[in-house]
Amino acid sequence: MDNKTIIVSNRLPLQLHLSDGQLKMTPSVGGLATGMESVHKDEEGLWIGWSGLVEEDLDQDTHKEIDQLVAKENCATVSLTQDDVNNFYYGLSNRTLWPLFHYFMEYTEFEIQYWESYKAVNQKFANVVLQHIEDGDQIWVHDYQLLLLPALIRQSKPNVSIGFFLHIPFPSYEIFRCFPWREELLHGVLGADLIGFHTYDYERHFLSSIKRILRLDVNFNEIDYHERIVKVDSFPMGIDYNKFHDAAKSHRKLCSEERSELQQKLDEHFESTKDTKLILSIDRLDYTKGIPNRIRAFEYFLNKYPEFKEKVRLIMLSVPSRSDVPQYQLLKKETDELVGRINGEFSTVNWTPIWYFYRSLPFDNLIDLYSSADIALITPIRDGMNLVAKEYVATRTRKDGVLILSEMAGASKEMNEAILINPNNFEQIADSIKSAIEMPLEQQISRNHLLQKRLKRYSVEKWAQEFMKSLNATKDIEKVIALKPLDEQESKTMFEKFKSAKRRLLLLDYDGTLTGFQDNPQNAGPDDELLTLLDKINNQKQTNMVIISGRDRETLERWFGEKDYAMITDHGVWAKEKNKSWKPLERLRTEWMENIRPVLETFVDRTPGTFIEEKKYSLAWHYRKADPELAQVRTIELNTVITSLISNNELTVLNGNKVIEVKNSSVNKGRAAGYLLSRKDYDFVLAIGDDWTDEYMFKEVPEGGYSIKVGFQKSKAKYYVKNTQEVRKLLEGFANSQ
Ligand SMILES: O=P(O)(O)OC[C@H]1O[C@H](O[C@H]2O[C@H](CO)[C@@H](O)[C@H](O)[C@H]2O)[C@H](O)[C@@H](O)[C@@H]1O
Ligand SMILES: O=c1ccn([C@@H]2O[C@H](COP(=O)(O)OP(=O)(O)O)[C@@H](O)[C@H]2O)c(=O)[nH]1
Ligand SMILES: [Mg+2]
Repeated sequence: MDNKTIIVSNRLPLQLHLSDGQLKMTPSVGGLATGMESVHKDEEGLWIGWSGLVEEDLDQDTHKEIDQLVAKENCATVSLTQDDVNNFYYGLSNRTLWPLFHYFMEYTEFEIQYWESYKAVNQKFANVVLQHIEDGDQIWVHDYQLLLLPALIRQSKPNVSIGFFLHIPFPSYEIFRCFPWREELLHGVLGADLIGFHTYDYERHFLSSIKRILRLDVNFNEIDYHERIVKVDSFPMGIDYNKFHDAAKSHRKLCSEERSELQQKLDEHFESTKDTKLILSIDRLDYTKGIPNRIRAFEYFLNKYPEFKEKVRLIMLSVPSRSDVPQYQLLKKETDELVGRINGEFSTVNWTPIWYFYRSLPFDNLIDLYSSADIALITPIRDGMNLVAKEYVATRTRKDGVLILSEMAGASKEMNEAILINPNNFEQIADSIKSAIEMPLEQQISRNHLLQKRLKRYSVEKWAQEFMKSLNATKDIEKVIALKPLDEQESKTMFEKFKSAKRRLLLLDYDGTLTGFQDNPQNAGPDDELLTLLDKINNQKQTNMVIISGRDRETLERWFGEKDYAMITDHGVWAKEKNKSWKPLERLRTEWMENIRPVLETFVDRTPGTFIEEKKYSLAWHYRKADPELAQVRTIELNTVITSLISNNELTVLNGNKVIEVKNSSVNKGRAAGYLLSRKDYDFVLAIGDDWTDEYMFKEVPEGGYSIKVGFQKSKAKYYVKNTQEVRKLLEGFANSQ
């Protein structure tokens, strides 16, 4: 069977209601559902989500009926209880994540029972998804209600492609870090192969949290995560342009009897007050949408430019949303009062300044409104994208009309030709309304021409295609890296070869390979389990086990002094064979250190969290604990400074794992490995390491030998293992193969 694509979101594109025991189906409101619906239509695949009903209200028969109804629309439901809806939907989703991600800290509630429910409901979604997928399928998970879902799917089905798209802003690190369970949330979403955002700003905030909270390595827009690479990118969501444009075209052709009741009312308005301009706003009644601001700014405009009284009218369509959340109830009250007060204050016999509708309207009525409005006034305080702005422009078939749009909406990034405003600046909004009313028609046309061209080209279909194309491309990353996993089969063969070999050489890097990293490198000494394994291997007559490290001789002597291990330290300066004493492999000068140390010290002073490690033959500047972005800037600076200073010396700069090391250029692990290989004719060679500096040694491994990278990154090695735990398993294998 062909691979399928499955869409998962909290809300299905259709909502079910029970009225007098009868099931009713209506389309969902909100950008995610309206936008994705046109993508789903052309797809063979399945859409999984919540029906809008709760289990307590359903008996077995209704359950069945629902399943049949939604199956006809290629949908499947996740069943939620009233408790789930209270704690997961109204709780963590809409009283925690929604306000937090929209920078409304004062509305954000951190409640443990919300979080527990969020985890449980994400698991419920995972259970339904898992019933429907097979290896090779693509799953596209949507939005902040399901941030844990990618990892939950990946756990049980590692061989599927998972994309995740966030429809709301991702806040800056300073806001996101306040979330009590921030690590779990990030690990959840990192279960995906591709993570998409509407704008580059959201993407960069996300990466900043990944770097600062999880301390993962990020290369441009790729995150090294366990054995995978997770790609992050921005995909600004579009609309079904033709649907809106064509509907508006047909709408214009309707004769007066064919027109809707609403349109007839609008026509009357135009008839009775001929030179009155119509300003339109449409949004869910949500505090992020800046509704009170908009009304107050409109009032400010009427006071500042009284000549426009009776010449302009604001039509506001506010769609009921999340009305169980107290903040939404308060907003409803505030909006009602504001509209009442302003209408009371300004209305005349012929004129009411604000027409306010609190309901949702069918598509045809939306087209009536969009087509009739001279100006769209869209003023969110924060908004992931805002599709209404795009829909308004798409319906302007004559290219007239002016869009006034908040720069806090994701859509503003692509809609430069609109009049962009700061929703908190009433002066600017008032002046923009005046400019919009007075804008010459040619200017309206030239602005809308450009806007429409872009909306038509980057439609919602194109957006979905681009996302899926990018998701498919992530499957190739493994090929680009070209490393093979050292899986069970490969390790079995390797252990057999090891067993039958007579002269074995094992080159073992220390940090990041035999042990994990510590904030202070001096705390990374060997544990008892490691020592027991190394002892066992070292006791094998046929095996030459060499710890080959960038560490200084003193440290390794302290840790392994009592053992008779072979060791190479300082990247190859000192060597000690089994049961023999230390001897230098290279004769080195150290006078250069006096000049380089003060330079490194100035970097320590300017980069909190960094420090210098002094080795006998090298100087290392460690930045593991520093702010990752500052450290990145400093590493570039330091590389430039040091490279210019050392041009006449035989020195080189090594960029290791969160460390920059200055050392003699004649020394590296490759030369040391080459020296060992030249001393004996080995019939089994293995080199294992995690770092950039280990690449030199991988290059020396002869054909038929094993070079193994710890971690999933570009490398010269032939194989990779995921982490230090897997290295331990290999060591066990060698220890037990006599
Ligand atoms: O499902 P609800 O709680 O009733 O809310 C409706 C939807 O609102 C949000 O929409 C967002 O998606 C739009 C399209 O990407 C975007 O233009 C807008 O800025 C967002 O606010 C929410 O993200 C959805 O999950 C909700 O279903
Ligand atoms: O009565 C209405 C009013 C609006 N919408 C649609 O709801 C979506 C709102 O999306 P937007 O991105 O502007 O905001 P969101 O509600 O997703 O935050 C748009 O596609 C509108 O056409 C609707 O279906 N019925
Ligand atoms: Mg290492």
